[in-house]
Amino acid sequence: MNGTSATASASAHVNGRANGHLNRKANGHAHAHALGEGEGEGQAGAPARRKAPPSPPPPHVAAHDEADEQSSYTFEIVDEVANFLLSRTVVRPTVGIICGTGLGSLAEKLEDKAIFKYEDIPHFPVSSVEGHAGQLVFGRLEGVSVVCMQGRFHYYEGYPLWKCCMPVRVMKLLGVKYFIATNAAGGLNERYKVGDIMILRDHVNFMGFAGNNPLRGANDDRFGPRFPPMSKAYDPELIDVAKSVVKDMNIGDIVHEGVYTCLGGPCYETQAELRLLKLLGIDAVGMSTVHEIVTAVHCGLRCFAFSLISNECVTEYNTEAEANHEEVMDTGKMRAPILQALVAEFIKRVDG
Ligand SMILES: O=P(O)(O)O[C@@H]1C[C@H](O)[C@@H](CO)O1
Ligand SMILES: Nc1nc2[nH]cnc2c(=O)[nH]1
Repeated sequence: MNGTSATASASAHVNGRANGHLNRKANGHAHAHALGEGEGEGQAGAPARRKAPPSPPPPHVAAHDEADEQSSYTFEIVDEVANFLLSRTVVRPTVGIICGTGLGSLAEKLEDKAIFKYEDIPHFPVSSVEGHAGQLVFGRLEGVSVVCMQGRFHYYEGYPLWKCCMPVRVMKLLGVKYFIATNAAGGLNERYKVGDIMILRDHVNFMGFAGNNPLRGANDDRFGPRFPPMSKAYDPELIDVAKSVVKDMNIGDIVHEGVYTCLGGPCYETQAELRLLKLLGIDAVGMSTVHEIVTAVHCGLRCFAFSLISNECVTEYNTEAEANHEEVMDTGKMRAPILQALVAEFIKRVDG
């Protein structure tokens, strides 16, 4: 399963699909989105209605969900970000990791670290959530070159999904082959206990059901195809590697394989919502990962993900238990040593 070593130029890492015609802004191709209210010509000679320009969004928040705006993260911009990073570190990562809430300490284990605060990276969004340090850490883990996001971007922070996922494309252009997403999630499956680990076998893309997908908007074939399959989103071979590590670590009693879903957040779920999710076969619910995996699969990365079950999803009304972010972070800290060992050994077996 060895990956190939990275090369120095970001654009050398693309899928190799012949293209060059997809910079919509540059070549004047029509955008495929519908006109918004008040745009374009009015009916039957009536003057076009124009809306007053919206007030500017807060600095880190883009105007929402506009497929058109997605083109502000063109291939060239993502390439620029990757080259910015590659020119400032000698590490050529083959594994990219997103650390979930409370799981950022994994990055502290890296050797020969090069750390970039998100605010210092051109075009990068910034993290606003407690438990997400907001920096990109390059280094070596078990001799494997790795890049870790200590802090991810969530939809509930105000970012559209394509913006949340832009760092995944940066990883691709950095030369990453294997993508690992980790998250904290509420456990729906009754067999799961707080502190357990769920290897993602699959996901349900609820936000995608409604068309909210990071790939919405103009497709650039240099990243991946217009209609990517998702039937093997979680690489079966990588799942097997993880299971062999779990066996050798003798932690099979706390590790499960299951189905994750992402809801928009930031509120946790009502009991009725949780009962519905359970009925649909969801084992764990969170607020991330699904769109990152969609983006990673689209650009040809081999994906693996796990959830740390940070809280129990209580579906009864007569209970004092309520989900809260402190518990989520505390569970992460409590499980940090096992998770670090699991990831380190997994990486070694995948790309060591
Ligand atoms: O970033 P992840 O998905 O690990 O974080 C989860 C979802 C929310 O950000 C937070 C809620 O406590 O934990
Ligand atoms: N949606 C959701 N996200 C979480 N992240 C950590 N716990 C939870 C939870 O119970 N629900």
